Amino acid sequence: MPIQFSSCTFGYSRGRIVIDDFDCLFPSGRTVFLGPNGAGKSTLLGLAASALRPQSGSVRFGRLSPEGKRGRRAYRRRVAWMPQQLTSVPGLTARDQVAYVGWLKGMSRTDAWDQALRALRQVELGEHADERVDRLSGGQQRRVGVAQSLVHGADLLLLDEPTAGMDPRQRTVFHQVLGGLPETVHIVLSTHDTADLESTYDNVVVLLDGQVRFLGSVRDFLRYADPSAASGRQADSAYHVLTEQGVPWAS
Ligand SMILES: Nc1ncnc2c1ncn2[C@@H]1O[C@H](COP(=O)(O)OP(=O)(O)OP(=O)(O)O)[C@@H](O)[C@H]1O
Repeated sequence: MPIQFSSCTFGYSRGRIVIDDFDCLFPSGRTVFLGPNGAGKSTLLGLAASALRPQSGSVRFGRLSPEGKRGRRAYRRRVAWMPQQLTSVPGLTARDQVAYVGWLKGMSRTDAWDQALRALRQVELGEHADERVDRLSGGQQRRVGVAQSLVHGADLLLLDEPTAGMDPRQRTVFHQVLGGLPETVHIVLSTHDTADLESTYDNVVVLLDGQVRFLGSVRDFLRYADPSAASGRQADSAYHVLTEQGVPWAS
């Protein structure tokens, strides 16, 4: 069930196009989405989530298209999106907020309430379930965001820098949560953190100036690393070679 962008064009304001005639088939499985600040990763994730609408072209997830009211509702039930900027509803507890997202995604109130606690426990926030989100730390709020994307059993998780601000233990927990999801759940996760690439992801997409600079398996990505790169630094090195040295990508 890959994501397909077809001739997508998008700009936040008239006259300034960020994504121009973009064609790309994001692979199935677990994909890490890399690229420098401003490359367009959040914009593409927002388009894939149907939170943004292309000015022309289309986005599909498998057979699903977010066109029309019914199409969008069905699409959003299958697709979870964790944006970079999380908004919390003032006064809501973590459990209220996660359950609310579940309900918006079509779950019954009871299901949403039960599954909210399960999702919060997955990210080790069970003990904070009844605390107000706006009183949690920044890293804990990111984990509430992760719980929101896990609550309704989506087939596709679009996660925009989910580990930003998490402490090392919580990053490990987060990777374990991803690792524990069924293989039928597809993930596209944008990050600037290239640690754990091999153990966590199947594929890498590198974006540069709104264009795909690399798309392929983690193993093929690591082939771009400088042979002299220290062990554990290969992913950093491959990223550097692809984004800064202009080495051509043989797709
Ligand atoms: N809400 C917005 N209004 C206007 N321009 C925006 C908005 N959001 C992003 N942009 C512009 O769109 C371009 C792509 O930004 P985007 O956030 O998609 O990049 P990114 O790759 O996710 O960057 P980062 O790694 O910093 O999160 C940038 O030039 C940015 O200034």
